[in-house]
Amino acid sequence: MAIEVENLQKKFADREVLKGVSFTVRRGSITGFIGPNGAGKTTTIKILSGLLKKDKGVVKVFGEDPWDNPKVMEMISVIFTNLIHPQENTVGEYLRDLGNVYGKREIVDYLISEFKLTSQLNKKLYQLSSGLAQRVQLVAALIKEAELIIADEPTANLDPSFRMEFYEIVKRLNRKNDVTFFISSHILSELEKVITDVVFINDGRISYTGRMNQALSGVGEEEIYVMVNDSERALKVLGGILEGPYIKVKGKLREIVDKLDDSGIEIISIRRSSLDDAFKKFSNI
Ligand SMILES: Nc1ncnc2c1ncn2[C@@H]1O[C@H](COP(=O)(O)OP(=O)(O)OP(=O)(O)O)[C@@H](O)[C@H]1O
Repeated sequence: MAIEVENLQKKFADREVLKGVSFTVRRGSITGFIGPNGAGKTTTIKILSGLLKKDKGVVKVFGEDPWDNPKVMEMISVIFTNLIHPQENTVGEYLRDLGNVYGKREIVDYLISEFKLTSQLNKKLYQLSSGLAQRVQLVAALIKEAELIIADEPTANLDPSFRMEFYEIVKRLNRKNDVTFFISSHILSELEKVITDVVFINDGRISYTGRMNQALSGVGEEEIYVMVNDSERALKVLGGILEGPYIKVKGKLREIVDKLDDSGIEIISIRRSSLDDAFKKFSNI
């Protein structure tokens, strides 16, 4: 396992924020960490990153507690929404220094151009907009070639094209280099395209943990989104409502496909209930 957490507890003053959190993250997985605002995601991630001390419980990252064994952090990169320590270094100095430390100079130049940072190299880190700072952190994490990347809302400040780029890189690193990811994000529509596993946290407790498919199949009567060659007729056959190019309808996938087939309506694309529905279920919304 890349991460093992057992009965993790944390209080701030008298406020219990983590109330006995238990979950694991498989090596080689891309695990989404999902929950409403204030559920305890950032607190958990800070403890996993050795930045915050737990009160009680067991926390293991590659078998070691990151608070007691900071050396384990050499195998890990952590990405937060904002740079934690604004620095006087320029973007170029910072990234090239990292490249030298990790012996990865070629990758540095490739990533700088991939993330379109070439024109930003002379800016100081503290001068960066939050979107740019996030891109620099991503590149820094990728230079380190960590075995595990823990990311707290890594795409929150990125525009859609860089968000897509980020998730493409996540998929590539996961498949080719076997990098494990533990990613919290509120942009579920993007997360659901890449994650293999999911951990839902709600009010300091884990409400679901398991494979992505199982999380989606447990949402009760499914919401199906179907795009067809004749929406008007399909609406008459299926009921449901039009949402953009899709018809959204509740029911069983097999029955919906059969009904459309019987009426000679061609299916262009069909998808099942999204992570949003699972989020609502596991957050008691
Ligand atoms: N240093 C702190 N001192 C006191 N309370 C804190 C501290 N850090 C976090 N909290 C509280 O702990 C709770 C959990 O916060 P946390 O940031 O872990 O949630 P989150 O799930 O990451 O939320 P979000 O999705 O909004 O980022 C919140 O109510 C927050 O106000």
